[in-house]
Amino acid sequence: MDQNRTSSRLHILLRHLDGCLARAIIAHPTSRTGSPASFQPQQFQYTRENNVLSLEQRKFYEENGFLVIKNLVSDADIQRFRNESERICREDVKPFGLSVMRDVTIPKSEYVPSEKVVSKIQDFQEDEELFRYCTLPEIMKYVECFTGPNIMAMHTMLINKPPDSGKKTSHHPLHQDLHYFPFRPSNSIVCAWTAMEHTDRNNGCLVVLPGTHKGPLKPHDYPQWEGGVNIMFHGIQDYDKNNARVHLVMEKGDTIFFHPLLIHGSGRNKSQGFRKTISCHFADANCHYIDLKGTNQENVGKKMEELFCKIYGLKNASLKDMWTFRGRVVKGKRINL
Ligand SMILES: CCCCCCCCCC(=O)SCCNC(=O)CCNC(=O)[C@H](O)C(C)(C)COP(=O)(O)OP(=O)(O)OC[C@H]1O[C@@H](n2cnc3c(N)ncnc32)[C@H](O)[C@@H]1OP(=O)(O)O
Ligand SMILES: Nc1ncnc2c1ncn2[C@@H]1O[C@H](COP(=O)(O)OP(=O)(O)OP(=O)(O)O)[C@@H](O)[C@H]1O
Ligand SMILES: O=C(O)CCC(=O)C(=O)O
Ligand SMILES: [Fe+2]
Ligand SMILES: [Mg+2]
Repeated sequence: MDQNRTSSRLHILLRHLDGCLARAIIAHPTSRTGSPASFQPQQFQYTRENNVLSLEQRKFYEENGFLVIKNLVSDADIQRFRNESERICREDVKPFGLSVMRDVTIPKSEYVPSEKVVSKIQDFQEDEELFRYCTLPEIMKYVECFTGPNIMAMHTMLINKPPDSGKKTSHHPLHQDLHYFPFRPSNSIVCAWTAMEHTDRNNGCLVVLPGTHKGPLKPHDYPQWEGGVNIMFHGIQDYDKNNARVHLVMEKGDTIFFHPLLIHGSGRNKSQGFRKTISCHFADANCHYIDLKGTNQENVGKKMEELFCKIYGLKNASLKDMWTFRGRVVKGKRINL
């Protein structure tokens, strides 16, 4: 790992936590790039003009809130992510800031570092090998259609969805990722999620409710599941049961880009393998932090703040500190986030 960068990021974190840094962030309205409205008669609000998406692809995302690009990431790159994730699971390396989650059904007493007990690697922004994913030109090219040219990688995850133990805890309840994010506007945020192997209903593929990105951020809470629920796996209680549920069958390297309001989740992993996915949430660096007080995100914000303080042994870190620490610029310049 780059020692200079790590120490300078630690410095940034400490500066923030010290309260020395000015906390006022001015909310800039998102600037739309591209050609004048007369050139593009269609009204697009979820995508930007940059000659990457075809008209058909743009219309699809506007209408559905997601877009799948087949075979976008190479086998060679995926192999590298796989190798590095195995090193992390074995604790051969412990990248700064990274956390590892085990499934709620695995007691701590049975925890021995291995790929078999890790359900998720989170916040790999300081692991140069995994973070390469967020800087791949083929990923960034598409991301820019949603964020514009100043791009921040805000949240990174490598999901290692374990075979279900029989308690159904491998379900990921239906949710909107925006629930976890204290920044806006939502249309300037996008998730890239790449299948690291074939995924279908048998190993718990991604499930989406098309078009739900047009609705509001719904209240989330822990689902009432008998077998237990993983920490922070909040779900939406009152989604429209009539909304089509689409199971996305994907091959290794296929990548979905989706809107943070799109309702999605994943089913049980009924296979014997660990279903692997690498993902990142990107945002326009012009996005601004919002105050969660009085919103339906107030509780989750507090919980995340507490978790962050616990993990780093801090007393007064704010949610903004946490996201400032996580975020890393991948293109253009760092602005508000
Ligand atoms: C966050 C932004 C997300 C935005 C995008 C959408 C995300 C979608 C939903 C998510 O995945 S949210 C992210 C979930 N990740 C986290 O919340 C933070 C990363 N996780 C961690 O850092 C660790 O897994 C954690 C701090 C939760 C526990 O690590 P430890 O090494 O401290 O585990 P340990 O075995 O010592 O257990 C400490 C406590 O955590 C509990 N625990 C551990 N793993 C758990 C689990 N999987 N589910 C529920 N509880 C769990 C464990 O039972 C125990 O409870 P008690 O303190 O009451 O004894
Ligand atoms: N009855 C339900 N109530 C709420 N959410 C559900 C329900 N059934 C499934 N889901 C959610 O829908 C998504 C996809 O699950 P789905 O049931 O379609 O997958 P599955 O592969 O059929 O799994 P299983 O066979 O375990 O039901 C997940 O996010 C899951 O949590
Ligand atoms: O890959 C999955 O199972 C979905 C994970 C997900 O939606 C999330 O972590 O936010
Ligand atoms: Fe999600
Ligand atoms: Mg089902």
